[in-house]
Amino acid sequence: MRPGLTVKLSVLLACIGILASGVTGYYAYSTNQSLLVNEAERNLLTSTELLSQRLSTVLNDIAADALTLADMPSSAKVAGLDDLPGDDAAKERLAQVFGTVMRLHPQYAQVRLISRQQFGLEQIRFDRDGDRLVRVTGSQLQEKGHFPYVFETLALAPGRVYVSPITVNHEQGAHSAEGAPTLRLATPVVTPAGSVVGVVVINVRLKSLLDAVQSDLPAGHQLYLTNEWGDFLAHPNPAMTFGFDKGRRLLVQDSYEQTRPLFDKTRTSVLVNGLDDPQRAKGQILAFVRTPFGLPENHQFVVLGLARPLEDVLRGGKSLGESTIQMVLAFSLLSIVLAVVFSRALTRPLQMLTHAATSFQTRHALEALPVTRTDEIGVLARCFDQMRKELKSHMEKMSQNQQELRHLAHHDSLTGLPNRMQFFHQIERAIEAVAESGLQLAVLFIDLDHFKQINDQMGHAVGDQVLIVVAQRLRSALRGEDVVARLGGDEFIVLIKGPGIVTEVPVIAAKILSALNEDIMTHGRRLQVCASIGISLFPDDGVTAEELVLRADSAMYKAKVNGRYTFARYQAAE
Ligand SMILES: Nc1nc2c(ncn2[C@@H]2O[C@H](COP(=O)(O)OP(=O)(O)OP(=O)(O)O)[C@@H](O)[C@H]2O)c(=O)[nH]1
Repeated sequence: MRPGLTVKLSVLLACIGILASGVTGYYAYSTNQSLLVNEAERNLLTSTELLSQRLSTVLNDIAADALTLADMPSSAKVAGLDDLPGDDAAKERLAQVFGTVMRLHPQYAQVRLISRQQFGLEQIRFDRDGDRLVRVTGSQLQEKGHFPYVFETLALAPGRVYVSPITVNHEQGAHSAEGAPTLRLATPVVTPAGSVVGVVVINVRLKSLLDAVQSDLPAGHQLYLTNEWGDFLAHPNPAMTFGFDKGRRLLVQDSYEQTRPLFDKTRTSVLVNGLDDPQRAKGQILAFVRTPFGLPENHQFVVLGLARPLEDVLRGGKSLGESTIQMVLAFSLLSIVLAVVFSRALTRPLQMLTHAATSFQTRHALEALPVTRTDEIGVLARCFDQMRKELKSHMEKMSQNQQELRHLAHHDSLTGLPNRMQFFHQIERAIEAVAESGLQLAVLFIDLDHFKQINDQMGHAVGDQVLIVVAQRLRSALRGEDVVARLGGDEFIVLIKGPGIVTEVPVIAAKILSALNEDIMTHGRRLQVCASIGISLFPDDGVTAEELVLRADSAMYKAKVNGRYTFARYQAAE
C-alpha cells in the first residue's frame, strides 16, 4: 500500500525536526569545543610567558652569583697572579667560597675562576660528579683561553654577564657534565685598577635549568625549547634535541609551520591547536613564546613552548556533549510526536473531503464536510458542498427526465396507455410464453365510431377528453394482466391471455362495448361513444404480432361494415 498524505507529511516534518535539532546540537557542541580550546590557548600562552619570565629570573640569579664571585677582591688577586701558584692562602679561601656556592646551588655543574694569563688557565675549579663535589687542582686544570665564553667575556665591561649558547658540553674532564647540554654564564674579573684579569664561569646543565623553570608546571604539560634558529634543545622526545650536534637539523618550524614568524621576528608568540590544525598539532594545543636570551646587544633569543593534550582541554566539554546528544534525542522524539500530531490535524479535514468526494462518487451520498472551518479548507469544503448539492439536484432531474423519456418512448402521452411499440413488444413476449404451452391469445382491435364528428362538433379538447375516458374505461373493464394500448388516433388495442379465451372473448368484447357506451360528461356536456371491435386469435388467426394485429384490424372493418357498435372475429376467407 502506498503511504498516504499523513504519513508523508509526518515523515517530512519529523525529518526537518530531527535535522534542525541535530544541526543545533552539533553547532552548540562544536562552539563549546572552540570556546574551551580558545580559553585553554589563552591560559597556555600565559603559562608560557610566565615560564619565559621564570627563565630570565633564574638566569639573572645565576648571573648575580657569577658577579658576586667576580667582585670578591681575592678573585682579582688569584686571577691576576703572574706566577702561579702565588698566594696559596688567599686562593684556598677563595676556593672555599667557590665550593660553598657549588654546595648551595645543586643545579650548578661547574664553577670556575679562569685567569686571563697562561692561555686562560683555570685557577679554581669545582665540578659536580653525580652527587659528589670535585675540586680539580694542579695539572688537571686546563687552558680555556680559546673558548668563546672566555675570550668574549674578557672583552666585556665590568659588571656585564656573558650567556653562552646552549650546547652539548664537549670539554674533556668535565665529569658528569661532559656530553650533557650545558649553558655557561661568565663575567669578567676586574682589578681595582680596572684591568680585566680573568673570568668567573658558572656552568649549568640544561636539565637542571629547565627543572628549576618548570618546577610548578601542572601535570600533562610538555616543554619545548629551541635556540634562535629553531633547533630543538628540549622536546618531549629526547631524540629530537640537539640535532645540529649530530649533523642534522631538527627545527621547530618544520614540526609547527606556524612558528616561523617567531624567527623572522614578526611575532613574539604563536598558538597552534589540534582542533583547527589536526595535521600539524594532532591531539594537542601549543603555545610558543620568543624569550630574550644573553646580552641585549646580541639580540639573541630562545623560543619556549608548552604543549597540553587536547583531550585534557575537551574533557570538560564531554559531559556537555553527552547532554547535547540526550537533548538532540529528546527533541528528535518530540519532533516525531509533534510531526504526527500536526500532520494528522492538518490532513484530517482533507481526509474528510476525500471521503466525502469518494462517497459522493460511488454512492451519491452526502457525507459530513468541515464546512464550519474558517480557513482555506473551510472555503474548499463549502464550495465542494455547494457543488455536490447542485450536482445531485441535476442528477435527480436528469434521472427523472430519463424516466419520463423512457415512459414517453413506450406510452401514449394523452392517455398514459402503452403505445404501439410497447404493445408489439408485449405481444411478442406473450406469443413466446404461450407458444409451447398450447394456450391461446386474443387481440381486440378497437376503433371509435364517428369520432371525427365529436372533434368537429365539440372541439379537439373534448375529443381528447373522450379518448382519455375511453382509455380509463378499457383499463377498468379488463384484468390487470390484460394489455391495453393506444395505437393512435381513436384506435385502441387489447391483448387477452389465459385458458378458455375462445369462449371468453365475445363476452369481453361485449363488456367493452357496453362500458364505452356509457355517458361521458365533459366540458359541461353529456355525450356517448360507440366502438367497433375486430378480434384475432393466436395461433388460429396468426402466429406473429403483425399478423394478429393486421387481422384484428381487418375484423374491425368487418364490424364497421356490419353497422358499427359491434364486434367481429377474423375470418380467413374475407
Ligand atoms: N381529439 C383528438 N382527435 C384525434 C386524435 N387523433 C386522431 N384524431 C381524430 O380522430 C378522427 C378519426 O377519424 P376516423 O377514425 O378516420 O373516422 P371516424 O369519424 O371515427 O369514422 P369511423 O371510424 O369510420 O367510424 C380524425 O378526425 C382525427 O383527426 C387525437 O389525439 N385527439
